[in-house]
Amino acid sequence: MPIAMYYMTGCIVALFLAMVCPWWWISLILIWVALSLGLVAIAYIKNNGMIFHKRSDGRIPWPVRVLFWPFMLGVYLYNRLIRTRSSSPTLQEIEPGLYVAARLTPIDMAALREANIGAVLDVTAEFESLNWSAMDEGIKYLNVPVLDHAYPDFASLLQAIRWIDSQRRQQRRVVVHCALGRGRSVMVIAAYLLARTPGSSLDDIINHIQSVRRYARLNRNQRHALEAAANQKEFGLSKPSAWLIANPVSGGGKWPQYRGEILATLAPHFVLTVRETTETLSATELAKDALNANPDIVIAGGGDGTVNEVATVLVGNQVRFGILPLGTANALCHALWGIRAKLTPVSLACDAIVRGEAHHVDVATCNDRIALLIVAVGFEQQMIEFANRDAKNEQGQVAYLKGFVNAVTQGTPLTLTVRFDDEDEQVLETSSMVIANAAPFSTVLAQGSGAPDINDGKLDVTWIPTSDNLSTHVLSITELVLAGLTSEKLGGLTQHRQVTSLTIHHPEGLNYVIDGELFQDDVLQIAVRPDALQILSPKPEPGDELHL
Ligand SMILES: Nc1ncnc2c1ncn2[C@@H]1O[C@H](COP(=O)(O)OP(=O)(O)OP(=O)(O)O)[C@@H](O)[C@H]1O
Repeated sequence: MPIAMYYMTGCIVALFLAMVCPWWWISLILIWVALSLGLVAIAYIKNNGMIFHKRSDGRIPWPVRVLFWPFMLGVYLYNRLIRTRSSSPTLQEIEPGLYVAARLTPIDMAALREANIGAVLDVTAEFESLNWSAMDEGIKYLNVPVLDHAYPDFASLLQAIRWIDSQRRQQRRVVVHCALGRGRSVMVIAAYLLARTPGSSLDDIINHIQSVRRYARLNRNQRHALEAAANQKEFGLSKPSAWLIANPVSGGGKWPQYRGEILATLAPHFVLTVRETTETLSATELAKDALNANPDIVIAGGGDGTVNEVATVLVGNQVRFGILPLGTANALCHALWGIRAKLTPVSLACDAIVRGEAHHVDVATCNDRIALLIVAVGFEQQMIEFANRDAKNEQGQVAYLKGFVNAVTQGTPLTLTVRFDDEDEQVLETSSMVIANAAPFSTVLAQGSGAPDINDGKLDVTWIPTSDNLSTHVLSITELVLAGLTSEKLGGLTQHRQVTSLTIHHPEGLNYVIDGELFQDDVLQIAVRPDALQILSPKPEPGDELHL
């Protein structure tokens, strides 16, 4: 109210001077000043920052600028004066990735670039913002208009802190600025920190902000408004949204078994949408629905087949991908997280999802499909054909083992026409060829040069030349087992190449497998897509690099 009174007093004085002034044109200017100050006084009485009609791009329409020019000139000069006297830098980091700043001008661009700022929250009502959308800096912008020395209403405050939170969750560095970076911006940052750590003390938060920015302080109204907001039931940051797509038959029914534990762990951290696949509703269809809902995270719960179906939709999108290994073998998690993924798969996966830290990984494409792990013909395909759903339900991982023995003893050799990268075509006689983007130690047939690296931008091709002699095949497999253990090739019975693409052709068509699912085609065109997927990873631990 005192501020409204100052402006109203200014308005009345200007009006009085206009009346007594002998020169009509000076009287006209004084009436303009009076009108401008009078309207600002009313805006302060109503605590209405919308008076300047600042648009979503931070611009103020020119008729409004003309009407309020006397007021705006005043605040501009005041702002310049204080800033030339002040020793505070424009931009200061309150905590990693969160900055407070005074009004931003083109001179500040270098500092913003150096700090790698990705989002600007402008809480001024009276200043035009830099035109971020026209600047091609990729900076996200939000204006929550608040009058100087005033405070945002509850809804605007929630909007501001939730916007900061969503920008931070998207790994953007955020700057919150007002005119001098002392009051309004400090209030919004304090509200954000308070909401992020419920139960924390406002005094501690303000002290912390002041330890970075000496002149930061809330006036009495701002403090009361913040305390009142913090006491409201709805005050808080919105939880990130997550879609969980679960396959109820994977791993012989692990989802029904673990559902309670998983939901109890994830529900406090996410707004969860849970969908289950059916015989006719695939994980791919559900992942498309998920993507339309624009969630922060999409989680696949199932075996490698389910994980692959969901990943197919997410590849190339910015959404982060969580994996709950609820299948029979769970080879991808084994490859990514090592032996830990075998010991405590569900709790490890939940930990990774709650942590929210994602790493980019390569994927392979095979014709129009995605492979996270392998594309394979020969032994691996024959093994998967043997280990069908019934066998896996009955015997678990033993079904794969039996299938493997079956393939090695009874498998039919293949004559393949293969082109590695841009080389000439060659004909290869082989009993097994595996093209691996990633594969754990247990995927023995992919270990031509040790475990393939999911981040190297390469595909590892391992093949076993045909032999009539079973013992030669057994020795070849032993060679691969040893290579998987030592990352060194110890014999010359198997072949290995690293490529970025290859084409495989078979005149009668090929039965092949992608990540544990069977397919058939005449030609396979396989290539690597580096860094195409963001997978949530658990906290690294010593020994992870062994990947056993
Ligand atoms: N509700 C369902 N009923 C029957 N089959 C389903 C259902 N939902 C998905 N499927 C099928 O499940 C297969 C994928 O299973 P997934 O690979 O996830 O589990 P798994 O085979 O037990 O595990 P792993 O690949 O680790 O051995 C797909 O072929 C898919 O069509």
